[in-house]
Amino acid sequence: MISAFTGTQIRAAEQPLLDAGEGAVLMQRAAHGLANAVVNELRSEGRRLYGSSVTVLAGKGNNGGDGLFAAAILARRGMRTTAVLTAGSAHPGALGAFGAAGGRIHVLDENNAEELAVLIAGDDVVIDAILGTGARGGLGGPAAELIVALQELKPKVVVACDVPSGVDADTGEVHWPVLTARLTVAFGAVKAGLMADPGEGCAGRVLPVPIGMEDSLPLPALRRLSVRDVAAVLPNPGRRVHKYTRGVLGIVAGSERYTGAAALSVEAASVAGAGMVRYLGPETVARQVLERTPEAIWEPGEPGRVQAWLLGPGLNGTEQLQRARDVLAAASAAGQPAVVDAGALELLPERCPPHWILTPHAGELAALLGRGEVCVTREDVESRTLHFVRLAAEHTGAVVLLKGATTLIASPSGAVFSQSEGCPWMSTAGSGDVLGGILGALAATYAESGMDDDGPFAAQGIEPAERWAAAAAVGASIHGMAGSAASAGGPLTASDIVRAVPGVYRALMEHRTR
Ligand SMILES: NC(=O)C1=CN([C@@H]2O[C@H](COP(=O)(O)OP(=O)(O)OC[C@H]3O[C@@H](n4cnc5c(N)ncnc54)[C@H](O)[C@@H]3O)[C@@H](O)[C@H]2O)[C@H](O)CC1
Ligand SMILES: [K+]
Repeated sequence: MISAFTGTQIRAAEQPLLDAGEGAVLMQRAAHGLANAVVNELRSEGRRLYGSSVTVLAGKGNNGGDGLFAAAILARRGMRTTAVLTAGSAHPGALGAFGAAGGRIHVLDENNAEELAVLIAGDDVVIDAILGTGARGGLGGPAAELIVALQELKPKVVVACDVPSGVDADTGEVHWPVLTARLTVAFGAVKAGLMADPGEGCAGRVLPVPIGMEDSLPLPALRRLSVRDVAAVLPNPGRRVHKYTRGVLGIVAGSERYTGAAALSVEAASVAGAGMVRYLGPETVARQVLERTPEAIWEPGEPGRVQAWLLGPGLNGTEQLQRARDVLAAASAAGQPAVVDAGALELLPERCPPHWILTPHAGELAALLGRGEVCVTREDVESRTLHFVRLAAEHTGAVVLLKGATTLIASPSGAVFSQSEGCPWMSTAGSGDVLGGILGALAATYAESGMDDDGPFAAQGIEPAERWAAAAAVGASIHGMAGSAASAGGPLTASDIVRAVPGVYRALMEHRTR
């Protein structure tokens, strides 16, 4: 599990060490971690250190200090080093060390941003050490001009010091312009803003470097399940199970207009481990569903017993909407888990049970919040994903899974998970229906066995109030892995994602026996 903390939490954890006069030691550890990361980045490209060039963009605070000390280390190891001081002044000790190591210094001013950008862009590495956790807002003036010009010139390798300057370490909000990094070296721990969009999109790979305050960190603001975690909690049928104890999922999806959504979600649920899938919908749709998944059962009337529900993909027309309404009321009364997507999001009661999983995209999340009279647009949600997903979980009382390049899952208890296994090719029609199917299958399986104190989530130390959010994170992770496997770098259809799901399960099961 990767734990991420807000910049504020990390600064608080550092404070006792700073009070004890350990600040300089922490900075040296940070600088060595950053310098080593630059060396490894160059070596991974088969580059020699000696004679390679690096420029550090250094702000006036400790972030700039880390960058300058790191550049001094690199200069002593034979790199050609330049520093651009973006705020006129810089951390005195670090600037002294950098000068003593033979680095060249330029001071950014009103007139030289473009000229400096051209000078720097050809370097082998650019270190962005302008703003760290002490930032308020983003870059302005000549520093912003420099970044805009540099971004256009596409520098070879950008390494961000702690956070890309302009990314809010607490929230992942981005104050443009930001220099997109290939690698972010995060001191002490990963910052929450590096695991939430749009911040994650600017950070590249994130490498945490311990600097000695890690034992003082509080509960994380955000967690990401690793492959190992997902493998450990994956449902694994024992010898004595049968289809009913494996978990039966009821699906209300599709309509005359959107038959594909029903077909995809039923098939995805079937291959993602549900013991049985019962489909509720019009006969014409059911025919197509069964053609694709003959294992599913069509329920024209009162459905047989189910353990969980998936409602919403492709829902349209009064008949299907009424069915979904009835099922939601019955699920609520029976205490059954439900995955609620797309068209069914509009049918939700004001407060939902904590084991319902809502799966909006940014536009649907904005609409959901609008019902609680929080007036926001899709763009607002996209620019503050962590904030709004938390707010939606708080307002609805349900687990809220916000779809995106990074999927955020907020529990009404306050816990947040972030998964990012997917790839951009997955933003294709039907991809969300497949996610719904996978989540539904997991909900049915975990409803039967999985949430108890002797279940797999408890064994991973996941608290009872966070387990349904963790289950949704498992689904997001499997969906992302299946999509990335199906894509292999190229385009794909939602059906390809479905076909890749069993392979992902097999690989995870293998992981478990290792
Ligand atoms: N605390 C430590 O000893 C350690 C910190 N580490 C690194 O330090 C930064 C945090 O450093 P801090 O000096 O608190 O803040 P910043 O370097 O982020 O710089 C803020 C600096 O710039 C000014 N400022 C704030 N916002 C803006 C803005 N939008 N535009 C221009 N200038 C701005 C502000 O007034 C400050 O003077 C942390 O990220 C680590 O990199 C190490 O980890 C070692 C231990
Ligand atoms: K930075």
